[in-house]
Amino acid sequence: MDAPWYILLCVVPAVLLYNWWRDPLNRIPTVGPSAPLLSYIGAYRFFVDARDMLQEGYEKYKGSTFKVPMFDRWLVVVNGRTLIEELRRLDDDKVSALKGAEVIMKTQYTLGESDDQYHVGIIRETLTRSLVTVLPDVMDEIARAFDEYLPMDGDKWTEVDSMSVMPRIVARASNRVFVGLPHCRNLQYLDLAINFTFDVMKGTIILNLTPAFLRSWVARQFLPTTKTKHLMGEILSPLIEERRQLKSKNGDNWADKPNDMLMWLIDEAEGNDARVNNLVMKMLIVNFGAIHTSSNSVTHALYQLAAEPQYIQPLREEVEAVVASKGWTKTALTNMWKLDSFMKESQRVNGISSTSMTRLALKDLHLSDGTFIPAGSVITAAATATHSDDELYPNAAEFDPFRFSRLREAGDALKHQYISTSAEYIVFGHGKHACPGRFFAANELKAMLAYVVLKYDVKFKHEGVRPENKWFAAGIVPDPTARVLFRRRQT
Ligand code: HEM
Repeated sequence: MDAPWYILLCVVPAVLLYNWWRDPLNRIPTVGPSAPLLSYIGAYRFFVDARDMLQEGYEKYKGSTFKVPMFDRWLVVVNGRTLIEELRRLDDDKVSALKGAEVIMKTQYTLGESDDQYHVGIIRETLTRSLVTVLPDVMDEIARAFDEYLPMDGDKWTEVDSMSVMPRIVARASNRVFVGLPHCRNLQYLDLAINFTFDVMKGTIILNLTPAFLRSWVARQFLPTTKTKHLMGEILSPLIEERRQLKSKNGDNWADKPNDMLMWLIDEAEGNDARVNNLVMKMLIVNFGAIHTSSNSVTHALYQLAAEPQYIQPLREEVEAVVASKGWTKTALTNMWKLDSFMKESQRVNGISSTSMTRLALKDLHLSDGTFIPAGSVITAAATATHSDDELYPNAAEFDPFRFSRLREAGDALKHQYISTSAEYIVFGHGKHACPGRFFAANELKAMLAYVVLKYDVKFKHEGVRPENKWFAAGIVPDPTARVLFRRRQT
């Protein structure tokens, strides 16, 4: 071998080792190998076995900080009440939720996210404030969608592929308040809204394999999200134009003015955000945030119910009693404590992600456990491991559906609601950036589950066995191959 090759073979590892040794992240304990190149083995392990790695880190470094490798960076994981509260309290000039999503999911390309997150305020405030008025429509859509997508054959048990059906019901119910009738039943619109999440995921994988300098070009040429945006534009642009004309003719309020997300976005958007293309993108972004998060969550709960059908009766009794006195209203849903507890407990034991509160550090950070996190690092909180901790949840491994309603009856009525977040319950995140759609989601999903217990019996073919959840890196989904058996409720 020529001399330059020997030099290269010595210099490259030496530089890698020197940089690794100097990297401040090196001081944070690692789960898996941390040495240069070997960390790729750890990154592969994280992709296929995130559950064990995060659990190992949680147990070894309890109440402290550890890191796990991903293919392109380290993920710094905090755990324990004190550090999760510290992460929650960090101001937006120190850590960014938006930039965290950009780094992990390349959302600047896949979602075309702008810094103006005005839709977050609309979801948190306008949508939540409108729940009393919009929920009857959402419930009407849920009933129609169930009847349409789950046609029952007499009293026979029918196999249902919940992972395909639930997104359709959620998409219809949610879009009844996002865009209204008739679009919320338009099949092409629904397909685009549902599949957009898969487009984003495909785009994320493609862009994570693309060198940074080529990403913008690759995004324009190859990302499926570009085509979806175009097709969604063909459906929504005429509607946006029509509503704008009505608005300029009639002023800000006119009889029959739609009370939905699209109208709220049109009313609020300014400057660049008001361009039709950007409004279309915002509608896709809202659907992205809403559909699969909600449909996976309700499917988790449905699997729990089908595996343990003995819980159908107490839920039925509660739903029937409350609806008899309050009707199908928001107040009724608020009064269904057992149902609320069932959903919250299902999210605790299943969840849709094993991490939560992901942020990009914009400045160097010093945590109270002595950890130094350099600017540019991605920080997250261990969600599944926190939710599985026996010290926080006695018999944490057990699905105890009325765990939270008992706690509420014992005195803490607000703290243990499905929508309440805390350092011990981070299914919806925690703090300023906690999911703004959770008030809507909780009502919608409870209405769906209430409809199921009132109208159907459910079980699995292998009675009492809940199919194992599937993990994709940090993401958790209900088993897509499982089939729930439904039959019309036997009175
Ligand atoms: C059961 C269903 C849902 C779950 C489990 C869920 C979960 C989450 C989580 C974990 C976060 C990140 C919180 C953090 O970083 O601290 C989040 C953020 C967000 N969610 Fe949800 N979500 C759900 C439904 C919805 C719905 C229905 C909408 C829209 C109507 C929505 C819109 C958003 C938005 C816009 C954000 C970003 C908030 C921000 O950056 O300030 N989500 N959600």
